[in-house]
Amino acid sequence: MDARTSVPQPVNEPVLGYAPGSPERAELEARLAELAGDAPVPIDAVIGGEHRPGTGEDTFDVTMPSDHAHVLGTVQQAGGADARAAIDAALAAAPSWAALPFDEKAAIFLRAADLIAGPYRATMNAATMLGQGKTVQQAEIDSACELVDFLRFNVAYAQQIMSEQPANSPGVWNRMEYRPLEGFVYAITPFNFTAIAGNLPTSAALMGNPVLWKPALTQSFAAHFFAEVLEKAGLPAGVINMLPGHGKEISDVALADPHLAGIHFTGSTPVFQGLWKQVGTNIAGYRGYPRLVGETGGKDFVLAHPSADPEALVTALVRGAFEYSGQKCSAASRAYIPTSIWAQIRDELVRQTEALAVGDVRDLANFTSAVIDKRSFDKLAKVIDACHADETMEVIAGGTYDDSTGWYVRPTVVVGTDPLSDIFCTEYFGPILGVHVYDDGDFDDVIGLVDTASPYALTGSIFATDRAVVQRALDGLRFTAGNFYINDKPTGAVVGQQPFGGARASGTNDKAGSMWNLIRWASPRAIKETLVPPTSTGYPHMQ
Ligand SMILES: NC(=O)c1ccc[n+]([C@@H]2O[C@H](COP(=O)([O-])OP(=O)(O)OC[C@H]3O[C@@H](n4cnc5c(N)ncnc54)[C@H](O)[C@@H]3O)[C@@H](O)[C@H]2O)c1
Ligand SMILES: N[C@@H](CCC=O)C(=O)O
Repeated sequence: MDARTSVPQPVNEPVLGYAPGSPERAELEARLAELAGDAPVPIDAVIGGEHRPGTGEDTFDVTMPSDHAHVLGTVQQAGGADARAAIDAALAAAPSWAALPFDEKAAIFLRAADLIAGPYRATMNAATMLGQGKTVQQAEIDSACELVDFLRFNVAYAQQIMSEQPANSPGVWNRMEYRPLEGFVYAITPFNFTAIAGNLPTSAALMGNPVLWKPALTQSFAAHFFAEVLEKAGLPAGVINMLPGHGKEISDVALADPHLAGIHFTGSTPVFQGLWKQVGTNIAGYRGYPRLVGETGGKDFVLAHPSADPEALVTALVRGAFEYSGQKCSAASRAYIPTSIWAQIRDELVRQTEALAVGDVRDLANFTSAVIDKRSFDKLAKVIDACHADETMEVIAGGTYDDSTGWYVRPTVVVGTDPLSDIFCTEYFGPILGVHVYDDGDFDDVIGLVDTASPYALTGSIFATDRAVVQRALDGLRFTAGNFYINDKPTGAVVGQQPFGGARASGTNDKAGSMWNLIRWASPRAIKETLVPPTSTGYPHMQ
């Protein structure tokens, strides 16, 4: 794969405001009404360019989280036989895709970006809002801007990788060829970000690999439209094969195949660990060593120091914990606040949390909406019940839930005296913020507590105006977060600005939307050419 011409220098896609009366709001509202009013769309698998229902036994209705009786689309799930057909299609497409010059591949993904930034923006946002329960602001930063940014920045990063070439010596020309991996990449994507669902298959494909893409069923409404965008952009048949379906059945076939060259995963820690184990068990059967890239769970913290700005802290806690109902891997779910600051912010945190408007995503005045599905709702309801029953905890805001029309869980703040209780260690993936109040003098001990309380290391924030304190937190929490924020909420990383990912139980930290991620999908070949080869075997010392 080579890149001889220059590619457009990317800039971040501007976030539109959707203020009342704006043209983008009118277009979005019209599309929301159409998509919600249409009969449920059949969400097919796409295998070798052919759209067809999966051959698995089960069907899955994609419903609106905020109105769970409302069916948006129906998936006839893909299963093992579809995975087999998709692998065959991917391997058949591999040689011509690898041979296509980089510029031609890049043009396809740049066109996809422009389609989403332009004519498909309202569709991608409306589908993400309705299917995944995002408000317009949360959809806009995800299914429009971040997805566009991934597509555009990755092209520039790929070219940067390819321009990375070794040194030469007199009479010798050295080259590095960035080949694709041998085989196919299996991309498995989560429900919560349409951008991640788009990035995982396309980043591997950009580097020349054919892909099996298994979106989360609950994200498959927006995934269906993204597949349409890829086709319109000119992606050849078989390069990305979409399999909405049963993860385990598809994995059992994909992970048993000798051509598995990599897994590009984002989702929960236990699922990634299960995939890693399965690959380990099958390791002798593969042609090479599959690359395993996984971005997984988090228990993301906000640590406040007595020198913190109280007003900024409250805003960061409310936005960081409750935007998209805490269903971001980066969401603030544990906060450590000194007594002096707690006295100043407690009532305001409660007031702002109780005032949050939670409801149907079609009402653009809402701050957040329902959680993704019944499974999540049931889990969160149990957690809230347990908090009410636990005498080490006090629920000071929210603490209620209601599934009569949608999977609604009120943003909830729980103060806990035991810093090692589950609320400070376990990822719940919902709108529940645990607060631990500590004595002002214990700040340095609390740094240690933040570091060790949970197995994750994804995102976290320090709030302090004392620079020496900021430095102590940077040092003491060096390995506690792959994305570290100073006086900001721990969510909302932007492609090209804060490359995203964490270590420990949070993943392999290959930084989505960066050249560090793309390099995992290349297998470099070093080529040495001697321009005038020697013709005698002797060396000077032999004379
Ligand atoms: N670190 C990050 O960048 C990041 C980003 C987004 C989400 N997440 C994490 O994702 C989780 C929430 O997303 P989710 O609920 O979709 O996660 P999940 O692990 O339940 O599902 C992720 C994907 O894996 C699939 N899956 C499940 N079992 C499988 C199997 N055996 N084989 C193949 N695929 C299988 C699912 O169908 C889905 O497509 C949270 O833990 C969150 O922290 C992390
Ligand atoms: N990159 C996103 C989180 C992705 C995980 O859900 C953020 O920074 O908020």
